[in-house]
Amino acid sequence: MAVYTEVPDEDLAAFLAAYDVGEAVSFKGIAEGVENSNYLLVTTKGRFILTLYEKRVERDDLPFFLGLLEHLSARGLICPQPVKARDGGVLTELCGRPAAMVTFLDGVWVRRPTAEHCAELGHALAALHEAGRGFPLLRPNALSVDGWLALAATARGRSDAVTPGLDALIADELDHLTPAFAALDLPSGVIHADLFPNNVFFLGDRLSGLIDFYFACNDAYAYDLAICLNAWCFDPDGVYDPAKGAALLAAYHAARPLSEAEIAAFSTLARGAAIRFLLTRLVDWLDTPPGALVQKLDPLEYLAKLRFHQRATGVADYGWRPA
Ligand SMILES: Nc1ncnc2c1ncn2[C@@H]1O[C@H](COP(=O)(O)OP(=O)(O)O)[C@@H](O)[C@H]1O
Ligand SMILES: N[C@@H](CCOP(=O)(O)O)C(=O)O
Repeated sequence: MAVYTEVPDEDLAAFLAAYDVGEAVSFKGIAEGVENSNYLLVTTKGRFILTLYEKRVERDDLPFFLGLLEHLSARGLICPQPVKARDGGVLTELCGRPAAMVTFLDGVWVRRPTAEHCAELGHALAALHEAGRGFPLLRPNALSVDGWLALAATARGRSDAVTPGLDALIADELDHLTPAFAALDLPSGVIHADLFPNNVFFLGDRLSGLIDFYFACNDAYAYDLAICLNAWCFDPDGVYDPAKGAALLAAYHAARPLSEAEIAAFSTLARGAAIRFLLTRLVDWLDTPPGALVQKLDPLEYLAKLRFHQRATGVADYGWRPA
């Protein structure tokens, strides 16, 4: 459960007084997510998500995240919208943390995505990339190569306790990826950068909305697609499912055609996407205190994905042949 900061009743009342959202009817911590403290707030006027920003979210990045939600909503993407306080602001402070309220989206996330869900995702990801065009703020990806190197330094000397040889494997992979990523010159813009199944809502079989834009940044569009492939197209036992991968890639390509350079770089991007989540999970695994009220995610899931991509030679290995 990710509720790092408890909100006392009197703080909630003072917070709500600044908004025109009615009286609180219920207020409950949400037992999902790992990054921030999230509460479901039901008022006499509607349902909202109240988020207190914690560990990896920098206060200075919040105008990017919240402004992006407004930009995307205005262009027809279904995502939460920041709720304005009476003074017009969307960002405030609560219990010593930066905090904001966004609209509640209906839908549920799918625990076992099928190829059809992956196709829906491919369309939605391309739509997100198109809708992000023209967003005036910039946020470089803090979890690209320099961020990976910093995380690896934090874990160095400790990761072999998770599995023998992990320290050396990470060092070798970063030696490979650092020049490979520096050489990339791919179409870029606003990416979500964490579009895992828990951040994509469905109503029935239809995708109904996207949430959790708190890793969004400017980076290569195809890198975002590689993050999705890692998160959606491996079975729970860690085996890659080419039908899901092909459905995702084909649906994305139909909506935003991938260039030859993006296709050629795909396995490199997928390796980068794998080491990124391997490293954040590894550092969380090593540094989360015992008893913390948060579910620790398995770094070794991403080690297996990385090994799969290290063997790939082209998109055909992902089950897809562009027409
Ligand atoms: N706008 C929203 N509408 C409905 N539910 C939401 C919304 N935002 C978050 N949630 C719920 O809160 C959970 C955690 O949110 P998330 O943004 O993924 O947290 P974190 O960034 O801490 O990982 C989601 O899985 C979902 O159940
Ligand atoms: N998707 C990341 C963890 C971040 O989780 P979220 O709840 O913010 O989506 C991972 O799986 O490592």
